Amino acid sequence: MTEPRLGNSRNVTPPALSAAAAIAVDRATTEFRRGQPVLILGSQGACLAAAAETVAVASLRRLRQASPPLLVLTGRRAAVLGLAATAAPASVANPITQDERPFLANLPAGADAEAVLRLADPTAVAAALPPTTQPPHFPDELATASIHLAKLARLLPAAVVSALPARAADEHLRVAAQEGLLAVWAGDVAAYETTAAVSLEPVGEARVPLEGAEDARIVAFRPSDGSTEHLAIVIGQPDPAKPVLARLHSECFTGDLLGSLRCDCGEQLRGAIAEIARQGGGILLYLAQEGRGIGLVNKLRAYRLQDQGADTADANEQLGFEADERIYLAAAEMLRRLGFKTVRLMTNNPDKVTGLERLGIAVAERVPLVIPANRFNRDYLTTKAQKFGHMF
Ligand SMILES: Nc1nc2c(ncn2[C@@H]2O[C@H](COP(=O)(O)OP(=O)(O)OP(=O)(O)O)[C@@H](O)[C@H]2O)c(=O)[nH]1
Ligand SMILES: [Zn+2]
Repeated sequence: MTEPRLGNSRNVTPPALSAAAAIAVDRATTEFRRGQPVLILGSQGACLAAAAETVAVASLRRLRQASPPLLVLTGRRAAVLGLAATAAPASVANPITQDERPFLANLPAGADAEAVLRLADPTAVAAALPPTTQPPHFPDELATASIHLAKLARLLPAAVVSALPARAADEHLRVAAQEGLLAVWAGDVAAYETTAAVSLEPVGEARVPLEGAEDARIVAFRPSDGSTEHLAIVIGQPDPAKPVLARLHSECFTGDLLGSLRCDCGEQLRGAIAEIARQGGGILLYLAQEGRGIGLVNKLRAYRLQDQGADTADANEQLGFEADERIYLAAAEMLRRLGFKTVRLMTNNPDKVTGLERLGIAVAERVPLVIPANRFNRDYLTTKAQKFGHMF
C-alpha cells in the first residue's frame, strides 16, 4: 500500500495582496486563456510568458523576438516525460517535493504552437519528442509564476517563457504598455489564489426548500477575483454555540448534475443533505473546486488517462498537477462568516480535517459519509483509500 499523501501545504493563512495587484493577476489569467503573452516581473529578472495549451502563433513569434523560448513544465509532468527523476515523496520534514518545482527545457528549434501543446498534454496524439538539453539559467520565481497563471486559468500547468534582457522594471513596464501587453509581478501571482479565497463577500441569499430538507437557504459568497461563487446551504437553524454538522462538498458537474457513476459525488451530495436534515440541521458548503481543483476540462483529460490504466491520483500527476489541488481557505472563511467556529465534519477525507483545523476551524468529530461502490467507481474508491488515506 502506498503511503497516504500529506495534506495540502497551501492551507495556511495567506499574505495580503492589494486590489490593483489582484486585478492585474486576474487579467493576466484571461490573457493566458486567450493565448496572449504576458510580462512577468520578478526580483531576479523579467520574462514574457504564454500558456502552453493556448499559445497563439503570433505570441510564440513575439516570445522568440525576446530570446529563445523555454518550455516550463511541473516537475511531475517532466518526470512522466522521462526528463526529470521523480523525487522522494513529501514528508512531514520536507513538505515540498522536487516534483512541485518547475522544470525548464529548451523548446526544440522550429517547434510550433501545436508542438508546444503536445509536450504539455499527455492526452494529445503522438506527443513530439521531448527536448533533452538543459536550458540556461532561468529564475525559478518567474517559471513558477507562469505555471501558477496557467493553473489559475484552469489550463494545463505548462507555459512557454522567454527571458528579457536585464532592465529596470519601469523600462519593462513602459515597453509592455506600448505593445499592449499586460504585466504582473511574480510575487503577486503567488499570493493571488489565497488572497482571493479569503476576500469573500455574501452577495445573494434565498430560501430554497430541498427534497428531504425543506427548511433550507442558500447563501452565495463571491471571491474578490470575480471567480465562481461558493455556496453555503444552511439547513434548519444550526446553533453557532454548538459544533455544527458540516459537509464540504467539492463541485462535480459530472457526478452532482449528471449522476455519473465514475465517482460517488452525486450520491454523497444528496446523502449529506438528507443526513443533515435528519440530524436537525447543519451546513453544506458547495465549493467551486471542480475536479479536486483542476477544473472540468482537465478532469475530463484525467478520465481519459484513467481509461488508459492510470489511477485517479496518477492521472492528475501525468497532467502535471498535484493529485489534489484543493485548498480549504474559502470553506473556513465561509464558516467564520456564518458564525461557526467548530464543526462535526462529514467526510472520509483526512485532508479536509487537517486543512480546516490549520485554518482555525475546530473539528470536534469526523462523521463518516460512505456510499456503496458500483462497478464503475470501485477502483476510484480503492485509490482514494490507498493513496489519499480516505477512511471507508
Ligand atoms: N481530478 C479528478 N477529480 C475527480 C475525479 N473524480 C472525482 N473528482 C473530483 O473530486 C472531488 C470530490 O469531492 P468531495 O467528495 O468533496 O471530496 P473527497 O475528497 O471525495 O472527500 P469526502 O467525500 O469528503 O470524503 C470533486 O471535485 C470531483 O469533481 C478524478 O478522477 N479526477
Ligand atoms: Zn464526482
